[in-house]
Amino acid sequence: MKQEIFAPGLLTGKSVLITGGGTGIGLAMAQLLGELGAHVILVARTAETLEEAVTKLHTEHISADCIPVNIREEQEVTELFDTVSAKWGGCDFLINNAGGQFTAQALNISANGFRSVVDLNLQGTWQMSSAFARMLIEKGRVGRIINIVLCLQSGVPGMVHAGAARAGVMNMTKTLAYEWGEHGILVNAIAPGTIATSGLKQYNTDQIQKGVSRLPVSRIGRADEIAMAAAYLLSPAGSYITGTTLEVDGGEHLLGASDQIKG
Ligand SMILES: CCCCC/C=C/C(=O)SCCNC(=O)CCNC(=O)[C@H](O)C(C)(C)COP(=O)(O)OP(=O)(O)OC[C@H]1O[C@@H](n2cnc3c(N)ncnc32)[C@H](O)[C@@H]1OP(=O)(O)O
Ligand SMILES: NC(=O)C1=CN([C@@H]2O[C@H](COP(=O)(O)OP(=O)(O)OC[C@H]3O[C@@H](n4cnc5c(N)ncnc54)[C@H](OP(=O)(O)O)[C@@H]3O)[C@@H](O)[C@H]2O)C=CC1
Repeated sequence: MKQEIFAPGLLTGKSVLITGGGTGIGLAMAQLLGELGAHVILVARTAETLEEAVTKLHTEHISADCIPVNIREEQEVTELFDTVSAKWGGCDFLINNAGGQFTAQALNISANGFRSVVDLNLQGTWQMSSAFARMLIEKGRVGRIINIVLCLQSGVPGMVHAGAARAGVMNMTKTLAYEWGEHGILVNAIAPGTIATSGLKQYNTDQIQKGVSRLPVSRIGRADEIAMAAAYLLSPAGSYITGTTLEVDGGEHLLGASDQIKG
């Protein structure tokens, strides 16, 4: 995508670490923020996918690097920020985008199944945020965090684990915004609706189409529409915004739980 909304060079001199940055929404954010001049550091588990993404970004003259990390592993997260500090002297922004779930009725989810989704979406986001903030504070730097969550509406049938985990992240967003404001760290979230990425492969296409046909903006969303929201929050225009969740969902948050996927 060639961006035409934001001023060229808007993020020159900034660096942004994006989890899940090698695919889908994460890669779209890397493309736009990189196009605006930021150095992007992509993080995910699969080294090959990350390397392909970096190669693609380089062909678009974007400054990009990658580090394979499982955000569920505390030691890997600690080592990630040691590397970021040693190699680049830190970074300005963190986007906690890595996440996901399987769909299942609540009664079919085991304790371990529930735990695995909470571990990825809530604990992983916490570990990344905590390590990022400690790095900034140690260096006397300011920064911003964006947490990518999920459109929660009144409940998320078929995704009780993900709904609970993301609600946790949304509340954590507020608390961290409050506690870390004095350190110059802004913390916000973006709640995407249904966005066309390869991540949707595991969902039933008919159910997706039925769901989006009910939206006030009755179409599936694009990854670059999430990227533009992130660019806004990370730009100087976002300097007085903290503790919020921005819904980028075609109005999905206005619908009720009964309109949702059932698992
Ligand atoms: C209308 C559509 C709206 C969609 C909106 C949202 C879209 C997106 O989020 S797009 C993102 C796409 N990516 C993903 O969702 C990621 C896919 N999921 C995963 O990566 C994994 O499932 C995981 C990270 C959530 C869990 O991984 P892992 O810890 O490796 O899991 P295990 O295979 O070891 O299983 C742990 C535990 O969970 C049980 N389990 C797994 N799948 C199911 C299932 N389909 N139903 C019920 N239970 C399941 C599994 O059996 C294990 O439990 P125990 O057997 O008790 O040990
Ligand atoms: N597409 C949609 O409609 C919606 C998506 N979202 C959320 O947006 C985010 C991006 O989703 P999307 O781009 O669509 O889907 P993707 O499946 O492309 O993105 C998920 C990314 O997370 C990475 N990831 C998963 N687990 C870990 C882990 N333990 N450590 C590090 N990285 C991990 C994956 O890479 P790897 O497997 O290599 O680790 C992958 O790059 C997710 O959090 C998703 O839940 C929210 C609402 C709607």
